[in-house]
Amino acid sequence: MAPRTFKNRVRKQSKMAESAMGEVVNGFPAETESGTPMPWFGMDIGGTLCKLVYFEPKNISPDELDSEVEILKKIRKYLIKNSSYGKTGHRDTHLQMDNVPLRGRKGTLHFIRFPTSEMGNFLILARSKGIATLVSTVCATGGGAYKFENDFKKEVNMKLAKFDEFDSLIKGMQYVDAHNPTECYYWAEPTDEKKCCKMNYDLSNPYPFLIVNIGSGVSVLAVYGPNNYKRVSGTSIGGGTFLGLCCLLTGCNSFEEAIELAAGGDNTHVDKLVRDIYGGDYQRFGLPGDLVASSFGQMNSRDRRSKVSREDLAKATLVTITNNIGSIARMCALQEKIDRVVFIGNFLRVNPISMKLLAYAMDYWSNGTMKALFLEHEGYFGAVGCLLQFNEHS
Ligand SMILES: Nc1ncnc2c1ncn2[C@@H]1O[C@H](COP(=O)(O)OP(=O)(O)OP(=O)(O)O)[C@@H](O)[C@H]1O
Ligand SMILES: CC(C)(CO)[C@@H](O)C(=O)NCCC(=O)O
Repeated sequence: MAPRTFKNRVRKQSKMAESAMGEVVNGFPAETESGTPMPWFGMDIGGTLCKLVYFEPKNISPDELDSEVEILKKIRKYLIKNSSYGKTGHRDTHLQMDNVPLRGRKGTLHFIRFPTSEMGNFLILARSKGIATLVSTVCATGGGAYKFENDFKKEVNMKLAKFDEFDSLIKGMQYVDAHNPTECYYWAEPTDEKKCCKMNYDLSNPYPFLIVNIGSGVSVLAVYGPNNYKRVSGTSIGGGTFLGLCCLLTGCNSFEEAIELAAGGDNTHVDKLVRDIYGGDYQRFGLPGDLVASSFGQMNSRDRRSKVSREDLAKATLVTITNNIGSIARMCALQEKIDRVVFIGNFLRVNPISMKLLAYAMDYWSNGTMKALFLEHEGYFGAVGCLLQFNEHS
């Protein structure tokens, strides 16, 4: 007989919980070889941010409550009661999705993020909550699912069920869009500050479309059907580049600060425009005078450098990175003969400047033939998608 240790008791409880509730009835995934599954978590561990999606089942019956492992109960309470965790963990309460179905249950999806650089502290916190005693498995995607696999095993006795980041991204997008009628939108009149507004877009018949995922780096995927896509391109000049350069140039210390600075700046003090070169438009090739001809092109002048503000530098950095991504997106869309481009990734978080720029650039340079689309849960699709795939994997 197994010794009566705490670990064995928890194991036994979780076994009892499973057999009492049954896989089909409650939708908990089957127990894996490694022990208890952490049933409702999906984690996307990226180069900058770790995204954690938690599904809270509705109407937990008294029997289920009784048989739920004490530690899981505590974790659930901790996550739901708080909207910030330590100094750097945040729950995006405005993105919460209520009454959505998952594996035969209805419940609430919660969206949590923290910097990947805090992974060590996250593991210490998870350990302090008793996770290591569960011998559990969690669904994970993103590069960190590979990079941190051994740390999860060593620090919290947790096995990672790994899923590909782009499979997860696409599955997550399809699921979230299907369950949130206002998920997809575009920017109408993106250059007119007064008239500009978000408009709902029906993405129920999406194929083919292009995904431009702007994370630390940028990946471009062409999606032809629910299980048919390819990664057509990518660039290392992405969200990480914006934040890195902005910190270097302005001394700012966070993404939020960088965006706030950019919102108060003027990139034309930093960039060289077509009119700085031509004195007006370059009519023959349709280049308007206010188009950026050379990003940061004024900064070779000592005099100009002495006059620019941190805000101007932040704005110029944002515009440079965004326009470059827009240009790559347009070329990919042209090459793949696709006219709808969905921009996602946390670079677009609290960042209407970039969204409007992308909306305008896609429309202008394609003569109105291409459309830039955006999704409310911009950075969370990988985490949702890997949570959805758990059954298939186990
Ligand atoms: N609070 C934040 N802290 C840091 N970066 C943020 C924050 N909010 C938005 N960002 C932006 O989002 C980017 C990261 O986006 P995202 O989480 O989609 O990518 P990732 O998964 O970390 O990267 P990759 O997919 O390349 O591994 C950052 O580079 C930054 O530009
Ligand atoms: C490495 C990944 C896929 C990690 O998500 C992403 O950061 C990326 O697509 N970077 C750009 C790599 C490239 O130059 O294609």
